[in-house]
Amino acid sequence: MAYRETVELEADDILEAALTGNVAFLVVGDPLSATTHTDLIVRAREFKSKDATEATPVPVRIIHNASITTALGSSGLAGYNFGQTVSIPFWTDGWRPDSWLGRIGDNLALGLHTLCLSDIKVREQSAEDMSRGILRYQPPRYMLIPQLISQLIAAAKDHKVDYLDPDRTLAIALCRMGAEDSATRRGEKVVAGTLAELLACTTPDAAQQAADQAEEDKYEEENPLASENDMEKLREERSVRRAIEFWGEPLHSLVIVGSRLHPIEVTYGKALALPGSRWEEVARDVYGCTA
Ligand SMILES: C[S@@+](CC[C@H](N)C(=O)[O-])C[C@H]1O[C@@H](n2cnc3c(N)ncnc32)[C@H](O)[C@@H]1O
Repeated sequence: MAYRETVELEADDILEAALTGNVAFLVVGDPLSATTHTDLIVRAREFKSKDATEATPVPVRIIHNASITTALGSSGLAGYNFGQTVSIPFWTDGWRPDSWLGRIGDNLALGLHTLCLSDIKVREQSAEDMSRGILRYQPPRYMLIPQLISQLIAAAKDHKVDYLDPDRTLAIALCRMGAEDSATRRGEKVVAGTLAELLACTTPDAAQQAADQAEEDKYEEENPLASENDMEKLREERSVRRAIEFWGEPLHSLVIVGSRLHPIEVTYGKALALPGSRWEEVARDVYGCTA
């Protein structure tokens, strides 16, 4: 398995091996879509072997693959009408990057849809471990639909922008695209609705909130030394569990619908919409498009 460090720090070893044999660099999706690996290709072209005095370019063949950037067609929205893609990074207590918000605004101003990709954290170290020089990796984390939507809404509120109103913005969740149902894992799931409706799919109701509180009380009773960090971890594990129950395992993406909507797209989206969704009403009243 080539981890990010392998590609970033040990690319020369990959290229050295490719000088004398066939080396395949396998990626998720398409090698040149969303995460582009052009850097490796440039290095291959300019490669100078350890003992060589001159560059000995390594030939590269690119084999394109299905990608989230084409699977988004399952939303029913025309690929022509998408603007800039954005990646939504995990926020922490002290770091809430949101430069993507302006790019969503630019797309919406032109009536264009936005593909929002979600953050993936694999083999990440905690700041604490790094400062102590301990090489230990955190468990992998994948941003799921509820957190992605919550961050969109929070950033829009922080910056007081006039777009991404949860009740007036249509969106389509694209989860596990291309995956088939199996005995242990749900296959792809495509769901349309307003941001508020999609978020509500995993928001606990009053009975669930009471059960959550009871679970926390019991945990504290059984673990009297539990810190606020432990409680946060418990809550996060629970929301991840809930998100996976509804949306399925990662990977998840979200499309924010722009105003360049065609009546056929509204009809297509209606078939993907949650039961009782205001999809058609919002398409008509806010987006000005009737099926
Ligand atoms: C950094 S991008 C890499 C994209 C990849 N090169 C491709 O062409 O699909 C990774 C993000 O793409 C999205 N993604 C990739 N595959 C997906 C899938 N099968 N279903 C839903 N989203 C997917 C997720 O948002 C994921 O976090």
